[in-house]
Amino acid sequence: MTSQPHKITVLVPKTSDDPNPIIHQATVSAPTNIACIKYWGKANPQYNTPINSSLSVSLDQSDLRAVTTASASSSFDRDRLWLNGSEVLDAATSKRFRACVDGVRALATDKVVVDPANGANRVVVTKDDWRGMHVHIASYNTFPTAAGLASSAAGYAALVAALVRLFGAEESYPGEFTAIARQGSGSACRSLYGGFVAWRAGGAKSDWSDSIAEQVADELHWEEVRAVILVVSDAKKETSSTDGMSDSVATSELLAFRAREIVPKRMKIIEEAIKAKDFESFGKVTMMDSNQFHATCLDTYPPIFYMNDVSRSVVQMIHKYNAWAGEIRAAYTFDAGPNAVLYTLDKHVVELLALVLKYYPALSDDLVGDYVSNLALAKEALEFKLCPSLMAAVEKTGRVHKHGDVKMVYCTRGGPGPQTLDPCDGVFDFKIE
Ligand SMILES: Nc1ncnc2c1ncn2[C@@H]1O[C@H](COP(=O)(O)OP(=O)(O)OP(=O)(O)O)[C@@H](O)[C@H]1O
Ligand SMILES: C[C@@](O)(CCOP(=O)(O)OP(=O)(O)O)CC(=O)O
Repeated sequence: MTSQPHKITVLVPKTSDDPNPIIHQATVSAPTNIACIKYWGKANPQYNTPINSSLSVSLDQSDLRAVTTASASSSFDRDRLWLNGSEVLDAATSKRFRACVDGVRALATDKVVVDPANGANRVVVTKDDWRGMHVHIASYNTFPTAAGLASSAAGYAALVAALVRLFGAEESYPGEFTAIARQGSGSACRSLYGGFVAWRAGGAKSDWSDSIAEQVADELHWEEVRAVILVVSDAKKETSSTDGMSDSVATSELLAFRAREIVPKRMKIIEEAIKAKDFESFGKVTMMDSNQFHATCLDTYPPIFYMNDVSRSVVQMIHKYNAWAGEIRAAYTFDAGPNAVLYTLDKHVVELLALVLKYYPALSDDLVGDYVSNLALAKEALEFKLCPSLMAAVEKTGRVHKHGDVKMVYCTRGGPGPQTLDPCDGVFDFKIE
């Protein structure tokens, strides 16, 4: 993880009071997560809490990650944020950014270093000193931002995790950091852990401190699970999740019914499926919940359309595939956009990718390396002989071998939560002058 495509150069002024300003820094990466049971609808927009619990898989960070450096210094004159190389000018006053910075800083501890002269511990910054410092934050995503690939989840999780490292913050109750991250973006609370993560809706406590994420199983528990992501569009979506869910809460009676009656049952089913490594049950409830989330979007007035014709053709293909196999081998899910995430098991991933490359091919087989994130797997898939009866079933839906509907394919898997990176992976290049 050494490439820094968005290195930010910042000039820090020397003053007569402070000729050698000290800049404290921490850099982390954080994963995206893709929900199997969807969060859609806020119970309390002020605290950014949900009307129902949700559950997701945190994805491996090799391809998809947010990398964030958080820095603090008494020589900074204001809080600043850079995203993907450009400064976000009004960021420091945004409610989401402030909730994360102020929330983590309130949990800061003293920074202690070992004095090389005598080996004794020395406090270099007291927890109160941190309050007098401004922060500079720089972050970039290794995948399209705001395109329905959970960039806000990875981004705010990386922000909170970097601030936790910077300030040496400590939780006063388990899950407190996730309660802070959810105020950045709801789904971000789930990216603070690896593997399978539930966000418990909470609401029994008046300050919503029980609306936190919790790891259901780590990334090693069910290592066989794979995620194949079909990027149908990497354009910024028309209706943001925040606006979309606000309209849904205001107008969809189906959404209220779903949150009250359906999701609690589905949370139980999926948690049991994960514990028992039961893909049949995991896959079915994942597909049904994606369908119901998009049904609530259609039930919103005016309706919201996130899936498109390509998304729907993927749904049909997956149902034909599972029917042909006589079992659930792949499960689709769609967030607030047309991109498909297909969960499967390692024993079926080549077959599934072969199916994807047959009906959503690269421009040419020679260019498959630019099209699929895992070249070795793509080559295996190109060699794989699909069963004629499976192809006949898919083609009955009207699907043909057609390039262009999918822009790129990520082949990935579950992975760990935020990782602390080496200082040389930092996103800043500070020049003191
Ligand atoms: N690395 C990051 N650091 C800080 N903030 C980020 C980062 N990446 C994205 N964001 C914030 O998240 C916003 C995008 O969130 P949005 O919910 O619109 O898209 P998304 O998360 O990609 O899609 P979805 O939530 O539907 O999967 C950006 O405009 C920015 O404010
Ligand atoms: C469809 C979803 O991806 C919605 C994600 O919504 P956000 O977490 O982006 O919303 P805000 O809390 O308003 O920032 C489903 C999910 O991830 O559970």
